[in-house]
Amino acid sequence: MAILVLEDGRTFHGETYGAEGETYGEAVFNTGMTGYQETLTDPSYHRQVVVMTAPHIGNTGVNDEDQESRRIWVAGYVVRDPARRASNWRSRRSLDDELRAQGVVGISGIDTRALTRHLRERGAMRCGISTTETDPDALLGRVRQQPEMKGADLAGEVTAMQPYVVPAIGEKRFTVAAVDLGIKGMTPALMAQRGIEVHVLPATATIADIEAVDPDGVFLSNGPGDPATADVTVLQDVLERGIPYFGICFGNQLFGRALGFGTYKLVYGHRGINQPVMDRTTGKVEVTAHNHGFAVDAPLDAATETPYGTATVSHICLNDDVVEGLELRSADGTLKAFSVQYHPEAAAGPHDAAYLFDRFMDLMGDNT
Ligand SMILES: NC(=O)CC[C@H](N)C(=O)O
Repeated sequence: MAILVLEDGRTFHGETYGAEGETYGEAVFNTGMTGYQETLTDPSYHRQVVVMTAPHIGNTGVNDEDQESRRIWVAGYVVRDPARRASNWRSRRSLDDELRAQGVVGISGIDTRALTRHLRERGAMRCGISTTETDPDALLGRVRQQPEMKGADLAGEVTAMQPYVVPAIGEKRFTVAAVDLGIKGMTPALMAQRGIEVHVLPATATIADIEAVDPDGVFLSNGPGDPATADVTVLQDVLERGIPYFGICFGNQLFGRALGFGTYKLVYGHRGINQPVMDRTTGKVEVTAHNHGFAVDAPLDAATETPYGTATVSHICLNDDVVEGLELRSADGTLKAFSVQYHPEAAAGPHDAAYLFDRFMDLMGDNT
């Protein structure tokens, strides 16, 4: 037996799934039909309780290849109908066992459609899951004492403490300093495939740490928490020096803030693997993977002059016109820096946006 209580008091009764105990986090929903292992191990989900809208979860078990980081980060996991047995040639253990082994409290057997509709209407909100508490009011009291996602500074809790290098595959073309704010493993992997030697640096990296690797480009990763809490002076130093810059998700929000834009919290966010985005620089529409609860507040149809160049919104989400990408050009129109709010590393997700890694190569001076 387990209960899930939302901060507005709505309560769901279900079964224990994963570890026993009690957990709290921001309740958010993910609409991906596949890729639960990548979702669970995405550090951007730190402090979030993830509700899967796909009703049947765990079918392919857990393998040793698809994790995006060293552990599961979600604070809690909500599914409707867990697979009774895992079946896949790569599967090593069941998802239930993996959640239990990593101490992740979950709940199954609840109406995830009703829960998702509630979150769509009322917005992402704090929640608690408990396998030990039987009184929803008592749990509700504790839920309301938890910190909100707005104002949460979390990158320091997920970043690598020590720098490390992901070597280029084949001939080395470029060196990139990648600041780990909660980086997913597929990002350096896709860079390495293109001949980039990736120096992954802790979130606390200074401009001196970045310059010490003599990078051809700088990258800021995805990551958990409210972008309004992060310090953007290091990124502003990067832009001032004219070092080519590429950012993903949190790295897009920080790029926005470095350029002088604000960020705000979306009502329920974008989390899934089939979100339509238009690249306004080419007019092409791509189907993309998302995981963001905040967004950049920038004018959609006007260029903005910044101390570093002219900034424009390069990508928008076709569902709701949310800013999905930014670019910075010099007075002669040359691209200097860019970022996207979504996930070209596509783990999980479609590969439509992989061209952005090639765009980064071009930005660093690739002429092939
Ligand atoms: N995946 C991410 O980088 C998420 C960025 C930020 N934490 C948000 O929720 O919007």
